[in-house]
Amino acid sequence: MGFTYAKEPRENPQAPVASTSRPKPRLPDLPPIDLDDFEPSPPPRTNGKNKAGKKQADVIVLDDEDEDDDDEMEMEEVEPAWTSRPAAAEQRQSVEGENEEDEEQLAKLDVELASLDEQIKSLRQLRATLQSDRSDISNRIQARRKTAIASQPTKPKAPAKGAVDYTKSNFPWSSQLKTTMKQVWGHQTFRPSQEAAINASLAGAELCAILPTGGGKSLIYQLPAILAEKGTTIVISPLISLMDDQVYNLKAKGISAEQINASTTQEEVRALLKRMLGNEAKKGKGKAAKHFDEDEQDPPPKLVYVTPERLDKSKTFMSTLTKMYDSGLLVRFVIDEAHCISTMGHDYRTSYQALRRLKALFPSVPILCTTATAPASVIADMLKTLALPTKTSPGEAALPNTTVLFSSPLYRPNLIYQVLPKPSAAAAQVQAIIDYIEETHKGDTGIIYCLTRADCENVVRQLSTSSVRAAVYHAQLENDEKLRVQDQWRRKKIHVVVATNASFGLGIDKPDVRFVIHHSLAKSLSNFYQESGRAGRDGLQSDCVLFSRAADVSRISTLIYESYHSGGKEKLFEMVKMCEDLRTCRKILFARSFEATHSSSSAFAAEGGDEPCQHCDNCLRDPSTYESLDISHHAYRALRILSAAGKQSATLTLPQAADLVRGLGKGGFSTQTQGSKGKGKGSVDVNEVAGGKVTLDKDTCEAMLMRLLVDGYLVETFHGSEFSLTPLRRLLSSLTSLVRFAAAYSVIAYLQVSSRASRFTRISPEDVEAEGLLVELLMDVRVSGKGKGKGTKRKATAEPKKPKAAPAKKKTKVQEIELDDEEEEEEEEEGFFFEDDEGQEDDDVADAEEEEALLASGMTEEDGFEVYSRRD
Ligand SMILES: Nc1ncnc2c1ncn2[C@@H]1O[C@H](COP(=O)(O)OP(=O)(O)OP(=O)(O)O)[C@@H](O)[C@H]1O
Repeated sequence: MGFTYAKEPRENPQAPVASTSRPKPRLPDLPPIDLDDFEPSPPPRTNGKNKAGKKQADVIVLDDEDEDDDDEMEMEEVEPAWTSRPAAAEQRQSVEGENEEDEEQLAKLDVELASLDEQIKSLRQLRATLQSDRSDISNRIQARRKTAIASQPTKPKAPAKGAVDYTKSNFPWSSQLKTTMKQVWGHQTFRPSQEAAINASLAGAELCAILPTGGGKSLIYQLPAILAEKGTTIVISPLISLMDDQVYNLKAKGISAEQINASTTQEEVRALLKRMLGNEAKKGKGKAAKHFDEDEQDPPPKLVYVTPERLDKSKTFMSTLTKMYDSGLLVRFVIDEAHCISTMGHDYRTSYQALRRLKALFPSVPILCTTATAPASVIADMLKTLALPTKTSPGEAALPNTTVLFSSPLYRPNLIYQVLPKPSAAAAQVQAIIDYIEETHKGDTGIIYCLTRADCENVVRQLSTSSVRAAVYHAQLENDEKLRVQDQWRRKKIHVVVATNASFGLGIDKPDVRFVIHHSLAKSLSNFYQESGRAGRDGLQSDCVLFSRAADVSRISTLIYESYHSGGKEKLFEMVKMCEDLRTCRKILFARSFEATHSSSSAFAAEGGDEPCQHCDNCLRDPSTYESLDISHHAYRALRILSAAGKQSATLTLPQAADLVRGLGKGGFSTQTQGSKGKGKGSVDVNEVAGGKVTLDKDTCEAMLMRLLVDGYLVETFHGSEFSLTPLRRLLSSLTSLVRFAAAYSVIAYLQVSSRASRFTRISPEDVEAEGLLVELLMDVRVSGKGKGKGTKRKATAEPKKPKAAPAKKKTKVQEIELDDEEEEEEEEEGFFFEDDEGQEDDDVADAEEEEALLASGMTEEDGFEVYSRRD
C-alpha cells in the first residue's frame, strides 16, 4: 500500500490536503507487468481528461527527500487509475476496502436507526398508554362529580302509572306468609327485601333478587313454593353440595324436596319424574298416565333441584317438564346463584346458555333469579340469556313487562375481615393457620379455602398434628365421602372443612360457621365475598381471614389463564389490590368494587353509609406498623434487569424474577431457547444494566414485582408444557372433547416487561444517577419491631444509592427487614430452584385442571359424569 489512486483530480491541486494516518508515502517501484492479469481495455486516456471531462493531473515525480505529509496526496493526484495492473488491483482492493468500511457504517447506522425506530415505537406506545391512563383518571373525576351532583336530594318522583309497590304487606297472601314462615322456619320477621320479593313472586312477576350472602334468598322461593296449591318449583343450582345442603334443610323441616344428581339412580330419577307429574298424570289418559305407578304414594315434591346440565342434556327431564307445563304443574323456575349464567355460562358451564329455552318452551312460568354478587353488567347478561325483559323496575314501583329488581345492602356488619401476610414455606403457612385457630377459634366450626386439591390435602395432613379436627372436600371425592364430610361437619364431629372453593363455596349454609380462612388469595373480590360469606350466617360475629402472598398471584393466573384476557386478570388484580391495601376500610373497598357496577346504589352504603366499619384490620391497624416505602429505584432496577433478561427470552416466574433482580444466582436465568439438555441459559450483569441489584428482602421484592404487574409495568405470558396424563384426566379426555388441552398441558406464567416499563427502562443508570427518575412509586409495607423467632436478627436493607440530583421525594423511612443473615447467605449461594418452582406450578395446574375440567365439561362434580355416562 502506501498510496492510493485519485479517482478524480482535486479541483485545486494546490489546496492543502488533510493528513491521514497511513504510513508516509514512498515513490513506488514500478512492478512488473503480468500479462495474464492485464486487462484488455484500460480506461481511455483522452486529452488528459477523465470520463467526466475533467482534466487529468500531470505526473509529478517527487524527490525522495521531499517526504513530507503532503506526499501521499500528491501521489494520489499523479497516479492515474490505469497505470499498472497491480496498482489497479490494489486500487480495487482499496475501493473494496472502502466499500466494506462504508457498508459496515451503513449496517451500523441501520442498526442504530432500527433501534431508534424501536424506541420511537415503544415511546409512542408508552405515550398512548399514559394518555389512556390520563383520560381514565379524568373520566373518573368527571364521573365522581356527576355522581355527587346526582346524589343531591331531589324531589321524589310520583310512581309511574300501573306501578306496584311490592314492599307493602297488604296483599291477599300477606298474613299467610308470615304465619307459614313462623311455623315452618321459625323466623319472626322478614329480612330486608324478602317479603317484597315474595310478593312479586306470588304476583307472577319475573324477578331478580340481589341479597347479601346469608341474606335469606332461599326463603324467597321456598316459601312461595310450599304455598302453591299444586305443582313443583324447579330450582337450577350450580353445585351438588349446594343442592345437598338445601334439600337436607328442607327435608328436616318436613318439606317435600328432591334433587337429581349423579348419585340418583335411573330408577330413582324415573320414580321422581312420575311424582312430579303427580295426580294429574294419574288422572290423565295420555302417556303420562301410563307412566304413573299406582303404588307410588309419595306426593309430588314442592321443590326439585337440578343442575343446568340436566335441563340441557336430558330429553326425558325436558319432556316431563313439558307435560307438567301442559298440566299446570310447573310453578316457577328459580335460577339460584344466577351470576353463574354470566360468570360460567360462556366458558365452563355452557349448559347455562340452554336456559334460554325456558322462556321459549314455558312462557307463562315465571323465572326468579337470586344472587349475592351481580354487577349491572352481569344482570344485563343474565336477563338476556334467560330471554327475560331487559327493562328493569324497582320492587317499590314495579312496572308491567319489566324484570323486577330487589336488592338489600351487601355489607354484613358481623363479619370481621383481615388480611395477613402468608409465610413463604408451606409448613409455616399451615402453622400460621393452626396458631390462628388454636388461639382464636379453638373448637369452633370453620372452613379453610385452598386453591387446589393438593393444597387441601397438605393443609389437612398438617392440621391432623394439631387439635383441629379437619377433613378435606374437593371435586374428586366420591359422593358418599362428600356427604359424610358434610354430615360430620354439620354435626360438629369435625371442626373444619378444608375445601377448594369450586367445590364447597356457593350456598353452603351452616349458621354457626365462626371463621372462614383463605389459605391463598381468592380469584376475585366477588369470589372472596361469596366464600367468606359462609361465615356468621346466624348473624353472630365471625372472622374472615385471608393469607396473602405475592407468589400466589402467579399461581392463580395460571389457573385462570383461559379467562385471563377476558376479564379474569382485572378481577384477580382487584383482589390483589384489596389485599395490598393496609389503610382503607375493607367495607369501603368492597363497596367501591360492588357499587361501581351494582345496579342498586344501596349495595353497601345503606348500613353505616360510607363510614369505615371500625372493626376490620385496616380500621384497627396501628399506623406505626406500616409505612410507605419509596420503591421507585428498586422498580427501576428490577425493570432494567428484567428487560435485559427479556431480550434473551428469559423464562422467569415471579419468584425467579425476584431472585434475579435481587442478584441471586449471579444474574443467571433460564431461557426459552432449547439447548441439548433442555432449556438454554442466559445471564445479565445487574450492575451494568441497572447500576446494581434490588436490595429489598425476598417478600418485599416479590410484593414489588406483583405491584409492577398490577400497575401494568410487567405482564404475564402463559406457556404450556406437556405433562403425563393421570388416569382421571385420561378418563375425562375420553369422556368428552370439552375437556380441552388443559388436560394434557401444564401452564406456567412468566413475567415480562411491558411497553409501559419504558417509563423507567429508557433512562440509563448514569442518567438516573445524575437526574433522578421521573416516576415515583410508593408501596405500603408492614413493619414490625419483633423478630421472627430464635436466631433472627434485624437487618436494615441497603437502599439503592439515591441519585445525586434526584427531585425531592416524599420522605420515607428506610425499610427494616427481619432476615436471618445465614439464610440470606444460603440463598446467595444456592441461586435458583427452577425445577422446584415449576414443579409446584405443574402440581397446581394439574389439581386445578382436574377440578376445572369437571366444570369445563359441564360435569360439575359427579353430576357431569352422570350426564355423559348415563344418558336418558
Ligand atoms: N327472615 C329470616 N330471619 C332469620 N333467619 C333467616 C331469615 N331468612 C333466612 N334466614 C336464615 O339465614 C340463613 C341464610 O339463608 P340462605 O341460605 O337463604 O341465604 P342466602 O341468601 O341463600 O345466602 P348465600 O347467597 O350465601 O347462599 C339461613 O340459615 C336461614 O335460615
